[in-house]
Amino acid sequence: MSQGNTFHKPKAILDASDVTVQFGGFKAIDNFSFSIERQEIHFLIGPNGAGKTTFLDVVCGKTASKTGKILFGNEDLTKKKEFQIVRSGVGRKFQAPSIFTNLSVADNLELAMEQDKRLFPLLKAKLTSKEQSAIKEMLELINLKSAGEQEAGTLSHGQKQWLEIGMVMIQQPRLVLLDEPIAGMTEEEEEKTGELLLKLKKKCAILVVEHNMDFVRSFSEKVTVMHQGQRLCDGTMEEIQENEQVMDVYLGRQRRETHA
Ligand SMILES: Nc1ncnc2c1ncn2[C@@H]1O[C@H](COP(=O)(O)OP(=O)(O)OP(=O)(O)O)[C@@H](O)[C@H]1O
Repeated sequence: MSQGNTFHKPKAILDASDVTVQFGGFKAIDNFSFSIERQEIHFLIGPNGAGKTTFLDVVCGKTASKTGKILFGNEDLTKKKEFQIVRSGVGRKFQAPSIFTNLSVADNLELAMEQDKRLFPLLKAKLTSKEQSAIKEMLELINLKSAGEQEAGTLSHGQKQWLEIGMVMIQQPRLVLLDEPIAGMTEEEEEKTGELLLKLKKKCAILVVEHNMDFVRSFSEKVTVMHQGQRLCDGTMEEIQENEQVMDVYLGRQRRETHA
């Protein structure tokens, strides 16, 4: 299906073109173009230092780009500040934990729902029934239905990651950025996370930076390979693992024999 460089551009929810990010004299991202559609899971893979996390940073406004545009609907995200980008509908789950370990799982979701976190203690008793059912639905979505009242600090590593995803999702983003979502998880948690991503896909677009190729392969979703800040190629995992350059810079030649 893929001809290599564009995926149904007309329906793209995010369309980044010619993005360059420079740190001193070093180009971490070099004229990179990328697009993602609504209700699509799109994996961004590539060797260490390829620029994947930097690209997520530039989409969410954490890092400034030197050139290029990142269109999200009609808005150019390169012109916006981090909080404006969140308000526009881009959610990001960082690798570093951001949950409040001494609060319950449900309270963490509630806190994430509030725009102004300083008001949390005042608002706590005043949840509308709509808000209450949003929290209930989210607990169910992230496999934590029976853990709502549990202290978040007592959750397993995988459950904490799902809670973090829930905290991003409860803000109803149109695009979610995930950096290595299954890092440190057990096999069972990995599998459940895969199922969770497929459920999230019905609600928004998901851009996932991932190193675990077996996990990426378990989806039949689009993959973009980055190398030295540039796009090397894109396609399905089946397609890109046959690409000579991808084998050379990332997957290695063994892959072809193992998965042919
Ligand atoms: N703030 C910074 N200042 C200087 N160089 C940086 C900065 N952030 C990233 N880099 C460099 O930019 C390059 C791209 O880094 P990035 O973290 O985006 O790569 P990555 O593809 O996410 O790698 P990994 O898979 O190892 O996480 C690397 O060479 C990195 O050292």
